Amino acid sequence: MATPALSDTIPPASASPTSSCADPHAPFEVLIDSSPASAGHPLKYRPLQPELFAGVFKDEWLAAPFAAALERGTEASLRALLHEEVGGRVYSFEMLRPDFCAKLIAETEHYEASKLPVERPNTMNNYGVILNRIGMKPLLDQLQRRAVQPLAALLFPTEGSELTSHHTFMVQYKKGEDLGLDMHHDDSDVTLNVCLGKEFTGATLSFCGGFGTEAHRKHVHTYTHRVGRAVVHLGSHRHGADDITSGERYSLIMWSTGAFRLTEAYKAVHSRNLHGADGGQPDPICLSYTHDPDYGEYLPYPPGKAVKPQSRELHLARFTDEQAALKAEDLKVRGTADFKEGAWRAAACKYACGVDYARKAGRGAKELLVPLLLNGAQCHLKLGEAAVAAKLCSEALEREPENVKALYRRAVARMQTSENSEARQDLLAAAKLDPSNKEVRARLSECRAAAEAEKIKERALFAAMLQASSAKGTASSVLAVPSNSISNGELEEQAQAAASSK
Ligand SMILES: O=C(O)CCC(=O)C(=O)O
Ligand SMILES: [Fe+2]
Repeated sequence: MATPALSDTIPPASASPTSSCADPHAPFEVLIDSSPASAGHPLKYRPLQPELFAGVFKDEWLAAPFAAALERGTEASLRALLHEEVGGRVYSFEMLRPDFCAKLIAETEHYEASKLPVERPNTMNNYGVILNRIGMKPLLDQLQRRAVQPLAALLFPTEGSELTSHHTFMVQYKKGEDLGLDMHHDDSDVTLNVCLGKEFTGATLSFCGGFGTEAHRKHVHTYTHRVGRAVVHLGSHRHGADDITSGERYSLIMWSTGAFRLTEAYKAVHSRNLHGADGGQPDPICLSYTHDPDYGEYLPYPPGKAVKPQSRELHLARFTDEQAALKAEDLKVRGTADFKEGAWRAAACKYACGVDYARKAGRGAKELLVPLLLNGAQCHLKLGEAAVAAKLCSEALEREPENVKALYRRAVARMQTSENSEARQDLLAAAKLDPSNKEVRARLSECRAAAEAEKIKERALFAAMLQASSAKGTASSVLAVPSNSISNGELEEQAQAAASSK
């Protein structure tokens, strides 16, 4: 079969050389499609390599066998170059010459150095640049038309027969910057990913299942990037960039879209929230902290990441009360296994997820809710997060005001934040409910000792304040304030004010 006819509907370039009809000796500049970065004002960029902006993708930039196969234009010649990474779904082949890869990297580095506005590829990348926006769209249109379209039509006839546009960008990973990219699927029908360099270790690309399929969180393959080599896959195929361990990796990514987007098949899958809707046991590598509402049920969230409450709600709504009760029970067991291994963060996440399910289950998981809250509190105490621990205990106490464990743990949390009088109240209440509880009694003496130490500190501060004030002759006015009406903080402030006004 000959390679299919190419679409003519690729939109025209958004950036164009400004020198084409002007002074031939003027420096070559391209207009940057800079919206919204420059509020619609056109910006000019003086490229390092003008040939990358002339809208002609030269054959000499392609790996020779690939250029020859495109020239022949037969299915057999293209297929002969492809390596099937995942049967019928992910393919790789030698695509670009390494010197051209280096050219592309050098141009984007030059662009970054120009200090013109840089638009990052998507919400998940903090580095890299959208190549379409810096004047390379004409070149990339040609690359799509000449190289990507024939492959897409051959490999993915349903999704890739008629590509009409693309979002093309460079991604960049390095220690101290983005290390990798969380599991996701692309906003594309067909994705091309070519490794450009430089030298690196790690930074593999892991593939799981297709979005909307039962197996979307089952690992199928981990691909190792090589400079000049491309990998092609459906945008809906879940994948993620594994962390780089040394060096720097750059890849050119082209997200192609086209007629498939308008089909009912596309809309049926992509209009629904299907993240995490697989029912089975996911492979940890396939979990996404950005997208999966049940991530915390399996792994601890990376620092600063958390589930969006709305997507968690949608996720919980999928379960009947009976199913939710079973989930709560299972998470309690798994959280306890983590706890026993000292994995406090993982355990805290599991207990918190268990609380969600127990709430959803209502009466069916009534006896689980308070233990889950208190186990979570214990994890946060271990993590030194006393305020969170106290909040969880308070929630437990709303349900069971006479729960000795809840009073005790809240007291421990409050002592950690120096709220000794509140802690004492909790401990006294606990001691009244369980007079023989040794832990409660021990903490009560600790609490008393802490209160005593506070008093001593308070007296010392007050004495210092008196000394400072009498030196200034204002002792009488300060003395008029009864000491028991001043909090420790206020005393400290007054002492400092008196000392600094010396
Ligand atoms: O870094 C890679 O190889 C993959 C990047 C990717 O999947 C993306 O940008 O959508
Ligand atoms: Fe991707």
